[in-house]
Amino acid sequence: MVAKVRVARDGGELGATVAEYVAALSAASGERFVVAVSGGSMPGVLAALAHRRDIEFGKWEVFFADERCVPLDSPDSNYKACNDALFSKLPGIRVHAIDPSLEPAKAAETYEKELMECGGVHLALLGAGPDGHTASLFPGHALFETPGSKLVDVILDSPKPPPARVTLTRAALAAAPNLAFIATGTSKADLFKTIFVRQADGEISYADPLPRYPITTLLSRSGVADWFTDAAAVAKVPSQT
Ligand SMILES: O=C(O)[C@H](O)[C@@H](O)[C@H](O)[C@H](O)COP(=O)(O)O
Repeated sequence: MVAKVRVARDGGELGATVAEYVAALSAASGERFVVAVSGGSMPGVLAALAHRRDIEFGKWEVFFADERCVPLDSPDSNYKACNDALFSKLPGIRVHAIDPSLEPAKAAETYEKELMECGGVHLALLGAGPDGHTASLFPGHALFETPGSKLVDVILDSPKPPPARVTLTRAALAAAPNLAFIATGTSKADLFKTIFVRQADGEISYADPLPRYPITTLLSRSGVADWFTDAAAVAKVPSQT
């Protein structure tokens, strides 16, 4: 289990570093690049991609790692947040929104069919909640604790409101060749204190033993998780003893 942790000095550097990482993976992909993005603070970080005219957005198929079951024009919609911040500025990009007019379980079933038609996720860009959740996979919740083989599932009692959401599952995310967490700010410091250690050379790696959260269970297919964070979030990370 390897964490490759990059600590940005400010929001501008964070956006630029994430954009460089995504641009390289997009360039290395074939004729289709399937990306799963999250909501929360991520749309603001991904906005930096709008300046990357070198990226072939016409081959992108965008899915949401999780999406709230609300109208697409709702301020709670991850689709709206990401579309306002980035996708509306990128002609030709194909963004797969859930169909909020369907019952949540049916919306998840339909979304899974679309994801399977695109061949699964090439890059998962995930957030991290202070409780260690990611997408809508929460510690102690059945979707995380007793995962099945579905690629997309539904949660109706999300601890983080709104309660009804469609989410990619552990199976879908762990199948991705590339998986990155983008998580910054003081609200993550207490969590990061438990999952990371600072090596003698200053590098930050996973703690051993590693506490079990959704964010520490998910790795890319190659056993690596890329992390993009900032000084505030890693301020309490202890030095390796
Ligand atoms: O729909 C959602 O709520 C998000 O996808 C969620 O999983 C988010 O990524 C984390 O809660 C981190 O949110 P922040 O980055 O805003 O802390």
